[in-house]
Amino acid sequence: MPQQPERDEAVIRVQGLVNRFGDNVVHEGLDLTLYRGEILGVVGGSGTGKSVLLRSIVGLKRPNDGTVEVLNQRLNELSESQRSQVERRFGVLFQRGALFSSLNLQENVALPLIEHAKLSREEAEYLARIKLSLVGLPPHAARQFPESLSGGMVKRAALARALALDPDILFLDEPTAGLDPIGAAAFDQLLVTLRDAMGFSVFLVTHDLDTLYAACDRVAVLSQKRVLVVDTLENVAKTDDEWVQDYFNGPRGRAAQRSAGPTSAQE
Ligand SMILES: Nc1ncnc2c1ncn2[C@@H]1O[C@H](COP(=O)(O)OP(=O)(O)OP(=O)(O)O)[C@@H](O)[C@H]1O
Repeated sequence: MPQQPERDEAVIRVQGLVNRFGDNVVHEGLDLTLYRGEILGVVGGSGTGKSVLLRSIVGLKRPNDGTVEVLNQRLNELSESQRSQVERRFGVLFQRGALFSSLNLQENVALPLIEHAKLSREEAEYLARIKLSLVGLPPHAARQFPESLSGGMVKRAALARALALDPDILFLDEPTAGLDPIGAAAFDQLLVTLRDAMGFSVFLVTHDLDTLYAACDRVAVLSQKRVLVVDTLENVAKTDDEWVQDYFNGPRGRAAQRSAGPTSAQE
């Protein structure tokens, strides 16, 4: 199981967040904090607003009300150039955030380095090869194109691209969706290893119970337009709520607890 990080410094602080699409109120006074160095899993039923929350934090959706403070700055109070300075410190891996199919892996990973860090192509591709090896891809993968790779290798390459600019905060939306259980478990392990080595913080939207057990320090449950509970997995699983009980203590939840071993919640 992952280590508990220090809880002294907030890297994201969401307060009183309101998001609406017409009459559809998705968030109404949502509060959530991500601390430096932690991996926070965000779960909830379908349509509870996990992706909208992620998009509000990274600046892709302007909230209707409330504040989003990232790395001590309120994003909606910044000028365009100040915002892009903050956004450079994010790494984002969307569920369908495919790589560019016309570029090989090293070109894909080099792209943010050329665009944002103003490196030459040669320097950027050199650093890209280092990032690709960091996520466990063999050297020859650098010149391969996404279509020739397995789903697990593509996810690793997308992670390498998200890590290209050495982000402070990594945002992941369903990173293990579509992977087989072995590939998903390897991805979870890789995430923890890289977090331990590089010290970034992770905001991770997932449905994958195994990921929660293997990688997350805390879990936030979205329900009724808010964060219903945010705590360690062990405490969240004890929450008196129908969805939480079905999810964590139903058959799939129990299987995930068993495969996580004796240090997991409920043991
Ligand atoms: N661009 C949009 N325009 C209108 N409604 C939207 C938009 N994006 C999201 N919504 C609505 O906001 C609500 C929350 O969507 P969101 O995708 O955040 O849910 P989720 O918790 O991530 O769901 P899932 O687990 O199914 O991916 C849904 O009712 C959705 O229809």
